[in-house]
Amino acid sequence: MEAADELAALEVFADACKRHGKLLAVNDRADIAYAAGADVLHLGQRDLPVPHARAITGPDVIVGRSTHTFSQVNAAVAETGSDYFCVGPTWETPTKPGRTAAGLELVSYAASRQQAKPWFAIGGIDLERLDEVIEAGARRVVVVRAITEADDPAAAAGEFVRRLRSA
Ligand SMILES: Cc1ncc(COP(=O)(O)OP(=O)(O)O)c(N)n1
Ligand SMILES: Cc1nc(C(=O)O)sc1CCOP(=O)(O)O
Repeated sequence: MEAADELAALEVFADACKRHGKLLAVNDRADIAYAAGADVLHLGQRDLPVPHARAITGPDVIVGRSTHTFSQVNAAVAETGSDYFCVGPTWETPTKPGRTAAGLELVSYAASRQQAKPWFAIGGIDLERLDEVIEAGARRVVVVRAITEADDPAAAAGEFVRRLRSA
């Protein structure tokens, strides 16, 4: 997507976030995050390095990282410029085609690090699989289809929140 199109879409999302009191997140692009006044910038392993992204966004933006291997988890835990990280895909998922599953092993590994930075399990997670992810040690998850394809997305989101909070 070209920058102008992404910024136009983000204006719509920013308005919705403001109405509902939610954070506005931008994926991959620090320049777009800055231009859109986003609250969150999410960086993949092949996006800008965190210090360069931070030089663009400034210190107040929440910066997150995707991790897919044990060594990437170690690096995300150690790096000072990021605020949270995601581990996955826990299962293969059509939302991210072609990416090999990292498995519950990576979720367990992230949990075993017992460190302070918030982290999320991602990839192929739904309400049926949630207990397995919690069992592996996750207390936060990122889901796409489990909410966007639910008959009642608000109820599905509420059920994730309820079960994660009581874990
Ligand atoms: C807030 C947020 N946004 C996006 C992702 C995942 O990003 P994506 O670019 O699809 O995956 P990577 O290429 O970064 O692995 C996320 N986890 N959180
Ligand atoms: C966007 C994304 N990133 C992943 C990663 O492993 O970094 S997995 C993923 C897709 C998550 O979608 P669903 O909940 O529909 O499986």
